[in-house]
Amino acid sequence: MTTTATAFDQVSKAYGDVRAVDGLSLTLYPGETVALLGPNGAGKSTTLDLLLGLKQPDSGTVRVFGTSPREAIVAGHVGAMLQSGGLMDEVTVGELVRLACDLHPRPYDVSDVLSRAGIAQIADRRVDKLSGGQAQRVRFALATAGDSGLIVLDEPTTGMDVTSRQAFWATMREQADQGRTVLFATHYLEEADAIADRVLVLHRGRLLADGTAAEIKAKAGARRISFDLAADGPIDEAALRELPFLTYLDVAGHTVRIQSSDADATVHALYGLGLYPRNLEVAGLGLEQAFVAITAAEEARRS
Ligand SMILES: Nc1ncnc2c1ncn2[C@@H]1O[C@H](COP(=O)(O)OP(=O)(O)OP(=O)(O)O)[C@@H](O)[C@H]1O
Repeated sequence: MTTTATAFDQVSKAYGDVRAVDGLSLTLYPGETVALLGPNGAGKSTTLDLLLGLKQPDSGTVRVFGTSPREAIVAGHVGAMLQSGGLMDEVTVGELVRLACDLHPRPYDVSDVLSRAGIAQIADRRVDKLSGGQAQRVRFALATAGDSGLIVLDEPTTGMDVTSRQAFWATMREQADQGRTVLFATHYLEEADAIADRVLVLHRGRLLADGTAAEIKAKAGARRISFDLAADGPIDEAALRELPFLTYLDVAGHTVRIQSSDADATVHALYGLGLYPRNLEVAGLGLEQAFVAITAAEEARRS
């Protein structure tokens, strides 16, 4: 019995000149909830396609529970929800979910799958008559039709309303608590922050960061500083811009927002300017700002 859900070893995949995945090595373990982040074109979908055996690597190997992706899928070890996955047209939601259960080696009960995905009430509706969010829930049902050790989700909550999202993530959390690995690509960084216990940042096919959301935020290094200045006239932005370690400045009325790579030194210098900041707050970056800082730094390094 392998203790590895997925292992990428030096995997590369190019489309012509574009290196969509570039020497990626990565191991995922049972019970992890893993968010895959990256700007547009970073290689997220290609990574998931390689993991699902929908694309073959140019070099390197991908293993899923110790076997090839295809073998793992045939054995029912992988449930997947893809962005592009078209749904069969002339069937009802219930028929489609029943088919997915019939095809799975270790299926769940059809009515359980329908109710867990919140689509029991629309089981008789034709699949081509669904709203975007309903279709997304049907894809979710298909990905969880049976007992699979790895669940792969590409932008799963796109089009879902807030309630559906919350229900969706509660179900995914249950799956991970039962020892399954949940890997999801997303552009919603607040979801990654709230849900994932491991965050991967992909950039031009390479892994830029791999850790907990807290570790990724710490890696970005910067801090947010905000304060108010009681000034009679306009605030001297030029003087603020000279503060040491400043990476971002925004002045709105008498409120100043700064990002700094050394908050202590920046605040010290602020007092040195003879300014008296009020309501001073220093906080870490959110995951979204950390993500932007990390990917921007990499772009700058490469140019
Ligand atoms: N079939 C293809 N033919 C040519 N180039 C492709 C193909 N599929 C992807 N690419 C390119 O490979 C790179 C990675 O694409 P991929 O779809 O994996 O990124 P992504 O991170 O999922 O992007 P997004 O967030 O926009 O969905 C991009 O530059 C893309 O244009």
